[in-house]
Amino acid sequence: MLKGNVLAVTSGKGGVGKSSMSVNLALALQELGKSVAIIDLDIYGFSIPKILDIDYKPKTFNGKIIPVESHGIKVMSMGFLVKDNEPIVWRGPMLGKMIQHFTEDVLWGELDYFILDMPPGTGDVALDMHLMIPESKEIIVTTPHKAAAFVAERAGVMAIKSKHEVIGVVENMSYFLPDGVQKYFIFGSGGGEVLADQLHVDLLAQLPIQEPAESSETPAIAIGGTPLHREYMNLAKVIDSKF
Ligand SMILES: Nc1ncnc2c1ncn2[C@@H]1O[C@H](COP(=O)(O)OP(=O)(O)OP(=O)(O)O)[C@@H](O)[C@H]1O
Repeated sequence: MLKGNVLAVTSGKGGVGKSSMSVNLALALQELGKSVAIIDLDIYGFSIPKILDIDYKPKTFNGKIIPVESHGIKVMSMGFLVKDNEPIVWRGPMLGKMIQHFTEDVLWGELDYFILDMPPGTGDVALDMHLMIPESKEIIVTTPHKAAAFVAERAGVMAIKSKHEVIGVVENMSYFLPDGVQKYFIFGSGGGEVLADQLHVDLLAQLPIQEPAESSETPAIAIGGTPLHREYMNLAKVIDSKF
């Protein structure tokens, strides 16, 4: 269905940075010369259009959707289909149809990477994605607190049970690095390592906390030259080597 490598950014836990990671990873892969799309499968809680500051809708051609392009990344999101910020009030079967719509009715073309920004948890979308996109590989995102890893693990177990390869764990918001030297582990430590051990995969990266660049239209995007940007570039190289 999708012509390219598919990487799902998942977690059993919400708010750990899946959407920010999907965008920053897409940009980092692009910096490596790869062509990349993001499919925002967080149907109820879409945030990719906001992170990329996209405020226009996709056009159509012969009944198919032309993906929106921002920062050189092709994007499809539920956010393009709703009016203003209206909530999505749907039951499970509708969610599966939307995954099908986003994968089959969009003119993606052939790309190096499709990044799937998954909703938190192991609900309908995760279940449908595993059934409909069997070729997808996954990274599991957690924060450093061990309690977060405990919740995040469920997404990893779901992936393994449905025979999807878990490439590894990424620990986000691992430390604060105000002067570029001294690390402050303000959200605890060890969660990523514990989770990687439990899933028998590698801990691929530990990403620092970055203060949002409030002056920017896209404050969640890592600025070039910062420790967060460097970590994303390393992560992109590691992920690229796993496909
Ligand atoms: N490394 C980081 N440093 C600082 N803030 C971060 C970092 N990563 C993510 N955030 C912030 O944390 C918040 C949650 O991030 P994000 O929306 O990406 O998480 P999510 O896992 O996709 O959430 P949800 O489960 O609701 O889909 C956002 O405000 C984001 O800007």
